[in-house]
Amino acid sequence: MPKVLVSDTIDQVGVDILSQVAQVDVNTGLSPEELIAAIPAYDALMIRSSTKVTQAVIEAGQQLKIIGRAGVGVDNVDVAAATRQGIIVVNSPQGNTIAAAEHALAMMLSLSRHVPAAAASMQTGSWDRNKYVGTEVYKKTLGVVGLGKIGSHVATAARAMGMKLLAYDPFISAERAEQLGCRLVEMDILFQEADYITLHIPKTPETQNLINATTLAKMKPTVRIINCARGGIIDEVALAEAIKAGQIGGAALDVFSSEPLEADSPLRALVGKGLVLTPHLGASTEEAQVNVAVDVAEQIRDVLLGLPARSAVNIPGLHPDVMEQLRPYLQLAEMLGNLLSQVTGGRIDQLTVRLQGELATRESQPIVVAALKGLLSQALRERVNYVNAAIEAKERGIRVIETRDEGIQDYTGGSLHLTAHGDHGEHSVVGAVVGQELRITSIDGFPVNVPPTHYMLFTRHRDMPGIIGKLGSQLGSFNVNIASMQVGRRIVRGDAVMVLSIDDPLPDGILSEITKIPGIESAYMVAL
Ligand SMILES: NC(=O)C1=CN([C@@H]2O[C@H](COP(=O)(O)OP(=O)(O)OC[C@H]3O[C@@H](n4cnc5c(N)ncnc54)[C@H](O)[C@@H]3O)[C@@H](O)[C@H]2O)C=CC1
Ligand SMILES: O=C(O)CCC(=O)C(=O)O
Repeated sequence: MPKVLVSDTIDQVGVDILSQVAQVDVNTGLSPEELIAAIPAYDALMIRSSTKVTQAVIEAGQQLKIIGRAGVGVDNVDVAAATRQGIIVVNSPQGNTIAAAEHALAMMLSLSRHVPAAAASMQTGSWDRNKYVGTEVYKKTLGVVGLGKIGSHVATAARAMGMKLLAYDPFISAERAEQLGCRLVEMDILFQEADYITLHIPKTPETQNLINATTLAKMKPTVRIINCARGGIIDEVALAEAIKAGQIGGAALDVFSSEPLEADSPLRALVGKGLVLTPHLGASTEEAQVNVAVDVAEQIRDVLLGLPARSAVNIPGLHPDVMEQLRPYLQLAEMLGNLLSQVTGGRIDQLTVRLQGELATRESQPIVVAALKGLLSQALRERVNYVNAAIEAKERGIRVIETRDEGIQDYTGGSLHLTAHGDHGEHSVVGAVVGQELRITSIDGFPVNVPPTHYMLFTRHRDMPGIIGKLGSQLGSFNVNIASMQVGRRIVRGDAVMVLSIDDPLPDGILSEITKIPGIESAYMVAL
């Protein structure tokens, strides 16, 4: 019988489901060393947010087939290490949506009516009705940062309370925002105009310290900020300073840069003085805990029985035979989708997927889904998977058009053409599988033939003498090593593209220097 380790507290219903097919050991509060020592005996691991599934844990788990996260965020799992080791990581993308949204609303109302401080004062025997006069949320402006599942529910409820809604989400269409009664605005406008700001975004390199001393300075002096998303999106030191200085009205935090929050954290001293804190309770409702436990335990059970998982964050949930045949094309589609989102930049409202040659005879739906997964991966990171990519795209107002042309035989196996239409016009990328290798064969209509690499630099320029040398020198002066370089042009001395594979990410400031080179119109880095 397979063995499952449950290392965080989950609802008993999850344990019962797992027990149908496995020996289940519930062992919470293990130290990292204890977990590494225990994990080799297990086929599956089920966790919430406390257990940190590091590379060391994964490498020790030589029998592990699946890691189940009873919740949304898999930032406590080294998904890349699990993927490398062929371990499926599953989550519950929606099981705690309502719980987290309701907690954010509870935090907003707690702030506006001083509920925690007033309740604590009652315990001390006081009866202070003047000190705790609050403000109404009715007719106030709520700025929702991140209009995904939780942000949308918060917006719907806040609208029903008579609030005016602003939203910032670079990956959502204005139509979707409008359906939710939100005015989609740039982030600075939201910061300047909102009376309340609520964060519902993943923690990514782009969102880390999004709320910092500079952005706080743009906000109203009465603004109240709610973070029930992830610690680290707010610079806690800057926030504490702003509250102490009376620069903002207050904040309510459920999540922290380091959890559990240190007992001597300076944030604790501000509780009751403009700050409301809860110990990561967003998902802690009876209903949500049942939802996520059932959702994830069922997936672990299914995978242990040899069936596909419905919400895998790192592998497609397809039949194994179809998977095997399509694997290189799924990788191609995902890579091209990711590339296209970075080439296009900003909001996309239409994706055209064109299968050409032999590829046009294959099952297209998984390829379209893979392209969408890649397209959305910049916005949603590990939250987008093969199961939810189409729904996520629809919710973001992205129209998908699929076309086929069996007649054109450009590459053995065929080629895949993706075209996106969005805020910054229309852009396209084309690729093929050559042997077993992925190739990018065209960008915005310019023919190239490059294998994708982790970091790539793209330029649009005039095809003219000296430009390649100048770019090479510029990169050299910033100590950037070029692994390979290719120019694509349609006519001699006309418009052209340059594609460079580089060993490391570009240092700050270099792109603006590159665009100062005469003849180079634009330059951007892509990370695949
Ligand atoms: N406190 C708690 O216990 C819980 C916290 N969470 C957290 O809540 C957050 C939101 O979760 P969901 O709504 O389920 O995710 P979601 O994936 O449905 O929505 C996230 C939204 O953020 C947007 N986004 C991504 N990068 C952005 C950026 N740089 N600026 C603005 N918007 C950006 C995406 O387009 C997407 O619409 C996640 O961080 C999740 O981990 C989720 C459940 C419980
Ligand atoms: O398991 C929990 O309570 C944390 C939930 C959470 O943060 C998430 O699902 O992303």
